[in-house]
Amino acid sequence: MRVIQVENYEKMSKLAAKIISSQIILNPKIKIGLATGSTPVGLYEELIKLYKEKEVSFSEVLTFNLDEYYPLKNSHKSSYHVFMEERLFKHIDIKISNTHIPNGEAENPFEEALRYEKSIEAVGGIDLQLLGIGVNGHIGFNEPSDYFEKETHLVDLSKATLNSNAKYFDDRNSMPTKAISVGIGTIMKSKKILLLASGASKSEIVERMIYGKVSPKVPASILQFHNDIIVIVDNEASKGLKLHDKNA
Ligand SMILES: O=P(O)(O)OC[C@H]1O[C@](O)(CO)[C@@H](O)[C@@H]1O
Repeated sequence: MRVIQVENYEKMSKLAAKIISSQIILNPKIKIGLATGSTPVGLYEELIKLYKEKEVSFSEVLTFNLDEYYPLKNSHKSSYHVFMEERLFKHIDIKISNTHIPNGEAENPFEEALRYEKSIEAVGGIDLQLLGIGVNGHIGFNEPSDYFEKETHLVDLSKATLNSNAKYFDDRNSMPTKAISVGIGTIMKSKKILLLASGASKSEIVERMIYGKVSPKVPASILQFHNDIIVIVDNEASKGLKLHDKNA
């Protein structure tokens, strides 16, 4: 695991955009796993800038998002479909047919999870997986559990996640309590992983992810076993790591 510490959110976003765009330049048909939430917003803005400056083109890139709330209309303003369209896709030259997000309005979520998993398998898996991390250690929507879920599945969102993400919904009571998420096994099969963490609220979980015991109680801890992962943390999110260094 390579950990890069940068000063702030802006520097994290710029560095992540450089890494992703250089991977696209090396392999224009790259398959990228995308994340949502507040963490990658700045990165997507930087990628849009690089596209507008003609530094990178997304015309042949394939994307697979990690997750979507269930049940939720894809057109709902808090859906990850709308998030991706507004924050990235509509500003770049990606073909919408090359973008994939679990279908929050599928009739049968189990069939949808299977279909989504197969669509990732069909293209040979993910080359570069972008991740954020939840305050409870979730990656995608893989919540703390007694075991690691391998494939795309239906998740019961934890209280911690519902509390953190309630701000994205006008009415807490109408917020879905489930989601369809790519599994830990599928994430671990990605050839490269780039995880971003910013802000003081992430410092404790970042420390546990990097130095803690590998356990499904902290899903991100499994990333210690991935052989090609870069973690970019800003000063605030790396406070726990500094303490650890002093103790070492
Ligand atoms: O970036 P945030 O908003 O802190 O969310 C953390 C994680 O939780 C999710 O929103 C749930 O999948 C991820 O997309 C994100 O990486």
